[in-house]
Amino acid sequence: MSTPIIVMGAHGRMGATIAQLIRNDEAAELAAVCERAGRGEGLELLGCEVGEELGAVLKNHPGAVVIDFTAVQASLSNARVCAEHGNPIVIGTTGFTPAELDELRSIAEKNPTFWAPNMSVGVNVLQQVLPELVKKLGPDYDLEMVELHHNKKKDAPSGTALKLAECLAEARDWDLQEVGNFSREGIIGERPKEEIGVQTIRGGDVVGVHTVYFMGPGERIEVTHHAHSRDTFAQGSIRAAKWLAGQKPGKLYAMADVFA
Ligand SMILES: NC(=O)C1=CN([C@@H]2O[C@H](COP(=O)(O)OP(=O)(O)OC[C@H]3O[C@@H](n4cnc5c(N)ncnc54)[C@H](O)[C@@H]3O)[C@@H](O)[C@H]2O)C=CC1
Ligand SMILES: O=C(O)C1=N[C@H](C(=O)O)C[C@H](O)C1
Repeated sequence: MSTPIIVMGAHGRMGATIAQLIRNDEAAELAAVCERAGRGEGLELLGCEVGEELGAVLKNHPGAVVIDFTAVQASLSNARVCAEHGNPIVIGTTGFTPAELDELRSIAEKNPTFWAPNMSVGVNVLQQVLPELVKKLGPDYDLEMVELHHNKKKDAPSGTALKLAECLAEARDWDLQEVGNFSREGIIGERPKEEIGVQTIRGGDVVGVHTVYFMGPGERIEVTHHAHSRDTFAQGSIRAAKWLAGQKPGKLYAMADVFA
């Protein structure tokens, strides 16, 4: 059984990668791609429908799963359109505010909707094991993070860093919105115990590196995830799309649901 998939942002770094991997996947079909007006050049070579307006494309592909790695407002709009048409949607876009994520959760009650800020196996396993490390090391270990990405990334900190920092905070029964420190400058005083620092580095063509530091008395532990290729994210999104095709609405699904 082949899953028909529509890829949004097919000229983008992620959209182009996902479209190519679908074309080489016997269990998936590239039904259509969408891009903004003026960015469709060459997409006809993919051998599928090429559109600009998602609603018009969905009329031709009932039941197809949409994969969207675009931009915050585009993804929110595309999630609403998919809900109108009953097409499941897998969203990888990052940079949503808490209120915008709440809107996605509301849409997910009516239409199969999936969101993950990082679709690699490694990062999603880290989300499950980091809390155990936090608890075993105990409160004397300060928690910090650094993330590195390419110089074309538009949001900061990364969605992955925020998600991993949330895992750390929850393991300490903290609220990241209260303890997160995303920028340090000037005479900042001594570091509070109840703090998680998240620092951002941008440059070159780094696909994605996330390091968590557990900084204790006389020692530290560093846990780093290196993404070598966007294929790792793209394969995760296609796996999620195949899984989502058989799901009913009810919650904003995540990679943990796919791996369960
Ligand atoms: N969840 C994950 O595993 C990953 C998430 N991302 C996130 O995915 C997003 C995109 O990343 P990149 O591909 O590097 O960005 P990009 O800028 O290369 O690609 C985005 C594409 O979306 C298109 N687009 C924007 N609005 C659109 C609309 N309304 N309709 C159709 N197409 C539209 C743009 O024209 C562009 O081609 C970012 O938020 C990034 O953080 C990136 C890699 C992995
Ligand atoms: O923009 C990117 O490239 C990436 N963005 C995601 C994020 O914001 O965490 C995932 C990955 O790190 C690559």
